[in-house]
Amino acid sequence: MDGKNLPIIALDFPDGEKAWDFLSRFDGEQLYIKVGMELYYREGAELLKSLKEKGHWIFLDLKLHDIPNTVQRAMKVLAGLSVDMVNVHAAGGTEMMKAALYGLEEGTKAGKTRPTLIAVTQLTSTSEEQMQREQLIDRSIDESVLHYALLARESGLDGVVCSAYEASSIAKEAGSGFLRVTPGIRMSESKSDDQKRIVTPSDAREMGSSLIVIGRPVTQAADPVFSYKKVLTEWER
Ligand SMILES: O=C(O)c1cc(=O)[nH]c(=O)n1[C@@H]1O[C@H](COP(=O)(O)O)[C@@H](O)[C@H]1O
Repeated sequence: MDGKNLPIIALDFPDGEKAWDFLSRFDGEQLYIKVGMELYYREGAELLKSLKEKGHWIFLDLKLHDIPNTVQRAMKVLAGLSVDMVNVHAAGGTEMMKAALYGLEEGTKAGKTRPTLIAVTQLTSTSEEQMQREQLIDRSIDESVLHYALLARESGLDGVVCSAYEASSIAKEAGSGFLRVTPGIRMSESKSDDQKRIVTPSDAREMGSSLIVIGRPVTQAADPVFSYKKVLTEWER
């Protein structure tokens, strides 16, 4: 399997020591890793550099959401961190998403590949009822996610973060090359935690997700390597 199609492990740990302790169990295997706010705010760019030196692929998940100028300038900086994928919130709007892409292109050095840029639509921890009540969106969650996906597509982004429930309609409307990155992955026996729209790895594949992101069912497992291999086998099958 191409490294860029591997299940993405959300490395949600409070510090580098715990993150490296987890990774040491994988015996030099190259992984696709998501570094989120918790770990990045603690360890910064040095950690990303070390992960790259070990040959891992990196999704830097900072979910930028600010005025276009700020996002553009921040993306220009992130482009210099040698990561493979970054993200923004689609709720920031098309002007912000275009600015993000522009900043990322500006910051990508000649001869280097621009990191993939995706937009979060509705968080997988959001239910339809909560979205309607708190965001005052009087539509189904599928419609809201698809709408954000089409805005992201129009802004030139490479894909979106969505649950598997919306993946096939996005592929149909935005094209199969437009990425559908799906967190909220659970094995049938694991608890859902704070996630609302969850599926198993094989369901995600059958429902049209292009990539999956999984955290706690692997990172908190008694045997993380065994749990990861189970996810990998289900995803690849
Ligand atoms: O952008 C993300 O990665 C993300 C978007 C989303 O809608 N839902 C979501 O869970 N995530 C991230 O995916 C990971 C899921 O972790 P687990 O719920 O532990 O599997 C977390 O690091 C979240 O920050």
